[in-house]
Amino acid sequence: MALDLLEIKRAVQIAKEAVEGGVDWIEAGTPLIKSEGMNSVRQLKNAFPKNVIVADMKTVDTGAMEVEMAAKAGADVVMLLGNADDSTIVESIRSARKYGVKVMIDLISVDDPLRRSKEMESLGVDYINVHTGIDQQMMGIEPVSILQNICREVNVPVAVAGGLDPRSAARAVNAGADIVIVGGNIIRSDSVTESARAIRNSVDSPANVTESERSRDEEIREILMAVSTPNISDAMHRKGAMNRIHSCTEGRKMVGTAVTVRTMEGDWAKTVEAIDMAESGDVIVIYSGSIDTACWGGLATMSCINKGVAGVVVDGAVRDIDEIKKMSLPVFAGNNVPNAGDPKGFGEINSEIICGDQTVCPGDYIVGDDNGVVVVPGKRAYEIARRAKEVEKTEKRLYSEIQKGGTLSNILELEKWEKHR
Ligand SMILES: O=C(CO)[C@H](O)[C@H](O)COP(=O)(O)O
Repeated sequence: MALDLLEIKRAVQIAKEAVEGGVDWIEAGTPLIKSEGMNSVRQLKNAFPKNVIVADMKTVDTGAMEVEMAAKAGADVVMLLGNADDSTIVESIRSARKYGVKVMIDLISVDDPLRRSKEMESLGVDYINVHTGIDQQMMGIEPVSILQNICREVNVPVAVAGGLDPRSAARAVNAGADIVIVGGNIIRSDSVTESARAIRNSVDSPANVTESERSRDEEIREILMAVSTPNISDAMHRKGAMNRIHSCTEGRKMVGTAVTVRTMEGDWAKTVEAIDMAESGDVIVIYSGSIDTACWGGLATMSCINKGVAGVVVDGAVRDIDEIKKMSLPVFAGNNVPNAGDPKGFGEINSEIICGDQTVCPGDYIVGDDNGVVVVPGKRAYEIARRAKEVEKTEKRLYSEIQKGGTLSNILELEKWEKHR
């Protein structure tokens, strides 16, 4: 298990819970080492003298010195980057032999992982780690697909890391992995022990794990449905939230791809025509130009339900809110009023619009809940969904730590990390 955290106290606690769930190797992740130094490795070894401690140094130069530091702090395995020069790898191995530790090579961002694995084996490394980094995972890159060839071609034990969950961990073992390294799916879980156990079971009995095929769009929708709009906004560096738009149908979650409408004050023709252009799973996003005259109401809402539309967002006003609340469609708007305009026919459907001060293009993912509405650009939807999931996991873990009696600032050692102290 990889402890990619900033605080050593939390790392030790999480490691304890994970060991209970069956984890046997404990990795001081690079963020932990950067935040707490070699002391993090020392404290992990003190707390877990019987477990193998991996120091994920991600070394690219001065290998002998970094191996020595990690070894003297109590590491059993020291991780170097495969992109390091051969001279660094060779010196690191010499140092590792001197101090009685093993060297693992991380293939993250290596151009030709198979060729480099063979080179590493011939230089004498102890382990190879087929790894896709956390940022790469968010772009849809995963480690298991290249694993099988490497396991077939080299004789040193092969580890695998990169966003593994119980399913992909089982796939990795079936592909020949000897060591499975898991970070986020254990350490950010609200139940670390159970998550560790689920991984342990998959690793021990990979044949029992079933797979289901999903399209990228299905995967994006599933993740966006599971996370909150604040999670998504955090994942977008606090961007994406619509201003002034609120839920008119409290408790209803909405995820879908945008069909955009721009209309004019007092005109509801294009808003209603868009329903016929929309497909199942779309969200109709409307800029209406007025918060005093409704361009949307109960009849349009019912029509949407018949078409399988996922929801409606109106930068403007809606009416018939009492009827709308009785139906199942999530509706978000800036205002509720009794009066509507007429179907005049101005405006356009499926052009780029501004809604709630956010640019919305047809096909962007629109997510709404009781916090409001966020726009997720279509081209970055998978990455943002994955990052939002990571935000959600971190928050879940923090909720469980606060529940046990902590406070947010002492758990995160907030003062230490303030930008302007
Ligand atoms: O080395 C790392 C990041 O560079 C991580 O420790 C490794 O990727 C495992 O964590 P996760 O399962 O969250 O990907």
